[in-house]
Amino acid sequence: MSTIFALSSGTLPSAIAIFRVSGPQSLPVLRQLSRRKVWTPKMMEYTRLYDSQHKIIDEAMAVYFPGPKTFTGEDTAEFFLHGSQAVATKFATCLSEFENVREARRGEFTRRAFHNGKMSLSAVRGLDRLIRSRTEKERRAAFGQMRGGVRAIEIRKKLKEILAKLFVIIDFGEHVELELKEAQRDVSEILHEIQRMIRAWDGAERAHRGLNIVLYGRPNSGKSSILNQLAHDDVAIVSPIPGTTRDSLVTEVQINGVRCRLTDTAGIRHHSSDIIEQEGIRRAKARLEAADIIVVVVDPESENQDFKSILSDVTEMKNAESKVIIVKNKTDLGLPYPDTPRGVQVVSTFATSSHGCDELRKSLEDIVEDLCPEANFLLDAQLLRRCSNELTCSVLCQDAAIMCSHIETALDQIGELTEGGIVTENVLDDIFSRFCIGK
Ligand SMILES: Nc1nc2c(ncn2[C@@H]2O[C@H](COP(=O)(O)OP(=O)(O)OP(=O)(O)O)[C@@H](O)[C@H]2O)c(=O)[nH]1
Repeated sequence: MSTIFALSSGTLPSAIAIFRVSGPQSLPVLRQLSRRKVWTPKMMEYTRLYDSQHKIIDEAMAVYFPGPKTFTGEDTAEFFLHGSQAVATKFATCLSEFENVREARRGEFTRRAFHNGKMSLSAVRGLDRLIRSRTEKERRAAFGQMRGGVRAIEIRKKLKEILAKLFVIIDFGEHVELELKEAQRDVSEILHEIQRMIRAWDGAERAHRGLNIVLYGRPNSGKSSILNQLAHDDVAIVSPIPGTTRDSLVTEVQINGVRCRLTDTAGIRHHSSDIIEQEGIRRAKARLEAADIIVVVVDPESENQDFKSILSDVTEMKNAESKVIIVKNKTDLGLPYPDTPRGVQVVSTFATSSHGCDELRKSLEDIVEDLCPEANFLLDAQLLRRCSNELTCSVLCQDAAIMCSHIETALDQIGELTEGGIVTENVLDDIFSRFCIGK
């Protein structure tokens, strides 16, 4: 097994450059470079580092961690050098000169941790997420995923207990019907938890990709003014000339720690003869398909008929899970609005003065929370869905033996979540290639 090394800290120059070395050569490398025989495990110590010509490379701090209680499970050494490009290049060259020591590939440290049973696949995926997290929500979701593996182990244990009880019922059951009901109740509890986890996973996926919020409405209703209020910036041009926004304009805001792409679309007129305007309208409609939240802006000057056809665009184009809010803008004019449909959330604003915009922001926060709920435990929804189907079948069936067989299949799925199951090298390549070098 070769020993690997990498610069594990960020871009240079920086205050400190951290090199991580993992593998059987870690201690010999540390001894040779420092010209020191004795290294107390886990003790960070000051040392000079020398190249093979006995010339000094740098003054540094270094530490040795003996395996298997390390991140990779192998002997590991870490070097904290001055963070200049020249120092890092020289040090990397010196490390490469050792026999059986080479530069690590992307994610290779984590890959070794996985192969040495230090991390479950779910934890690896969580770590991948954590490294790439940009918002608070993404960071928390990543930890949820790392913890998810642990929760799966607990669920597995519970299911095994139920299975054991069922075997007893099959062999020695006296009040079979009653005992079966009890087992079904226990399975239902687990099933509910799994279904909550599936929703949480879907939400975390949404949070990870970011949400699309689309402002939609007739020209001059105040879409650009509302976008500017939500973005706290003059992103879009606001003017009294209808049709000012001719193409979709996207800006990014964070709502509840979720990155949201806020899109201002061209004002919708259903009888436009202007080719550019028609194209703008076509693009605006297309935006509805990918929207997670659609904010329909209506003002008192909107005709009832126009408003109805805007709402029917939304119903026709939106996907089943997207949410809709109607914003009655220009409340300052004190004029009546077209009728709004029942059951849809309505917020009133006076967008040129920011009046009502806090309320709109609060409504958006609630929707974002609903679409991306906070989750303590996250696990891959695909396997959870299969597991949930099996458990649903087991709850519905009246025969203890058939119930057992569904629970056993569910246990297999949970096993894949906890132990990684049959994971091909291709799958691993795909996961670890997303990691940075040095992780
Ligand atoms: N009185 C009043 N005027 C508003 C309000 N919101 C926006 N306006 C004005 O309405 C006009 C149109 O506003 P925009 O925000 O450009 O409207 P839009 O829907 O983006 O317009 P298009 O680009 O044509 O689609 C501008 O003159 C704004 O100053 C409001 O709440 N009250």
